[in-house]
Amino acid sequence: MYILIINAGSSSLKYQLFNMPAPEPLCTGLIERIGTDHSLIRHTVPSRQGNPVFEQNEPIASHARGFEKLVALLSDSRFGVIRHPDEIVAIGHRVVHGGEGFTQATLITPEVKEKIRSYFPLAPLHTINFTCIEIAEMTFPKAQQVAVFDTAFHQTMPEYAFRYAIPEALYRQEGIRVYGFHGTSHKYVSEKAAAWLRKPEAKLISIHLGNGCSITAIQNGRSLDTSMGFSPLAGLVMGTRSGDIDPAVVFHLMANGYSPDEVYTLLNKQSGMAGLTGFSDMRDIKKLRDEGNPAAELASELYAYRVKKYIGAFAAVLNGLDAVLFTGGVGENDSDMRARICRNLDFLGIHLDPDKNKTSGSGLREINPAQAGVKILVVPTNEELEIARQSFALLETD
Ligand SMILES: Nc1ncnc2c1ncn2[C@@H]1O[C@H](COP(=O)(O)OP(=O)(O)O)[C@@H](O)[C@H]1O
Ligand SMILES: CC(=O)OP(=O)(O)O
Ligand SMILES: [Mg+2]
Repeated sequence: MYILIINAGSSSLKYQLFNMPAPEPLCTGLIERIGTDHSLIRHTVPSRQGNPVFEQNEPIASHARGFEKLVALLSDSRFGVIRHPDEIVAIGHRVVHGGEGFTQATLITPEVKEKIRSYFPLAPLHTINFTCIEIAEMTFPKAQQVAVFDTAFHQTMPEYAFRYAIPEALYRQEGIRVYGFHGTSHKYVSEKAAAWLRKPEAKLISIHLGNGCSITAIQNGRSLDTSMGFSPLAGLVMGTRSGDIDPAVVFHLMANGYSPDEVYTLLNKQSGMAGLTGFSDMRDIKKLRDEGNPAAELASELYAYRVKKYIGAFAAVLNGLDAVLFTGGVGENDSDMRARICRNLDFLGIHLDPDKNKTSGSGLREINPAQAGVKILVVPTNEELEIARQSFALLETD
């Protein structure tokens, strides 16, 4: 069964085509830095001899333009893997917000779309998922569409972790609570890690550092707490988002002339690493800090310090720790950032092996000294494969 997976992040569009249940993709693609003048498309065909790669730098203004590119590549004479869009039986979409309404992969109907739309105000950088669903409906009219939600994995959190200390009516009537995000990624990497450790009940801290960043405490395969909250704005410092901030800052800014929209844009799009350094992409910031730029150095310390505080908090939540997992573009690739985060955490049993940390690799790898009590694992995430598995399971039982 050909299933195309669309994973639209805030600044990227990732896709993979699977012939399920085979886990190896027929083709994979990444369009990154969307909305900038130096977007990059990379499309690979691992299923074909020679593993052909199409790579191009060109400005791609929007996710919609990116989608057109990927559709053309899927049936391209050199890099394509299908002859006609109708060969694709289903499209699995990453949908960032599923509220309390969605705890499982769900077949997309007009009612489901309406419900997804009602969550727009909660995850505004990610309304892009909905746009991708609508484009896919037009491009692949015969295919079934499935939504897999970032929030679903976190629906196991205990109420004392997901509620805020505000009047109960705001939870009951307005749905104001912690939802948590990146659940598909946290689920995928924590299952990989538990299998690696041969310990299904493992106590894990999963750290997803991409453009958006979040950290999750997991025990027995269940999310116990996570750093993102009501929206993907809370918690860690991110590419353009502030993460945790005293809400009084919002009132102060509004008392000084900012409109709600302006505060919203400030905290979601102009803050985080972008606010501190002028750059949201960690590769740019890494270059600056290697050149000794003080703003990039401070921002990197602030970023690592925030992660470290959550590691301490979640070690307490778990009352123990088997492994810390690094994933996402930064977590998988930035050894310097991993070292900053793990520095001076030895009282928790967290020791990094500097040589192993610097070695790059493509699969799961251990970067702690051999006898360490707590494993430190780099676990490449594969949200697309997780979405494909959940979509396939849903369609099989349908
Ligand atoms: N080799 C690398 N070194 C440091 N950071 C990297 C590297 N490769 C990717 N990144 C960073 O990863 C982030 C993107 O992560 P990703 O998980 O792909 O994001 P998202 O899915 O949220 O769009 C960017 O900040 C990018 O700079
Ligand atoms: C929820 C979220 O922040 O997603 P991303 O990291 O893909 O932007
Ligand atoms: Mg992502």
